[in-house]
Amino acid sequence: MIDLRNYFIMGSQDCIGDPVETLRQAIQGGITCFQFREKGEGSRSGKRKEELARKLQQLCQEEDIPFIVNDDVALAKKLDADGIHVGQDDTAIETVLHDFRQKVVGLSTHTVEEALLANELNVDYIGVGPIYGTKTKPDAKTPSGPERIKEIRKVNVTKPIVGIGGIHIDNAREVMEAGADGVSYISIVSRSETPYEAARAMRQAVEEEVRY
Ligand SMILES: Cc1ncc(COP(=O)(O)OP(=O)(O)O)c(N)n1
Ligand SMILES: Cc1ncsc1CCOP(=O)(O)O
Ligand SMILES: [Mg+2]
Repeated sequence: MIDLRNYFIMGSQDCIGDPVETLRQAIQGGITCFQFREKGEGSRSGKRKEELARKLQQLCQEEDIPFIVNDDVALAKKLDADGIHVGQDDTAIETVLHDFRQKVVGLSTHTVEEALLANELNVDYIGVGPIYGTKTKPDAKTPSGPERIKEIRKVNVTKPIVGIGGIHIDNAREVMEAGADGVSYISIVSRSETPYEAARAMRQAVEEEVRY
C-alpha cells in the first residue's frame, strides 16, 4: 500500500531552482511519494519532458519513493511508472484502471458525489481539493476547506484520501484531522529556497498529527 502521508507533486514550471535538485532535497526531507506533473505555462513537452521525467524517476527509484505520472497515460506506460493520477476531465478512469491493473491509480474529486462514485471503483486513493486557495493551478475549482473531507468521511467513503491545494505547514494538521491519510503539496516545497527544510517541516507537521 502506497504511503500517501507526504505526497509531493512537481513539474519544472513549479520550481525556482533546478527540478532534479529540488526533488533530491524533497526526498531527503522526508516525502513519501512523488507525482510528476509537467503542465501549464513554462512546462516542457516531448523529448525534454521525457528526459526530465526519466531523471526524476531514477532519483525516486534510488530512494524507494513511488513515482506517479500526472495525466500523461502514454508517458506513464513508456516509463513503466509506479502509477498514474487522473482527474475528472482526463482519460476516463475505467480506461486507466484497465490499462494500469498492477499499478497505483489515483483519481481527483471535488464533491461528495464524486468521492462516493470513486469509492466504488478500484482506485488506490482519491485526491480531494482544492482545500485552500492556490496559485499553482489556474483552473482549480473553488476551495472547499477541510470540511469537504469531513463530509466525505461522514458518508462512509473508506478509500485513502489526500488533500490538495494551498496546503502548508500551518494547515496540514487540520487536513489530517478532517480525515485525510496524507497531504499533497507543490509550491510549499518547489518554490522554497530551501526545499529540504520545507519538506522536512511538512513531514513533521503531518507526523505530529499522527502521534495524537
Ligand atoms: C493527488 C492529486 N490530487 C488532485 C490532483 C488534481 O488533478 P486534476 O484535477 O486532474 O488536475 P491537474 O493536476 O491534472 O491539473 C492531482 N494532480 N493530484
Ligand atoms: C494540482 C492541484 N489540484 C488541485 S489544487 C492543485 C495545486 C496545488 O498546488 P499548491 O500546493 O502549490 O497549492
Ligand atoms: Mg489531471
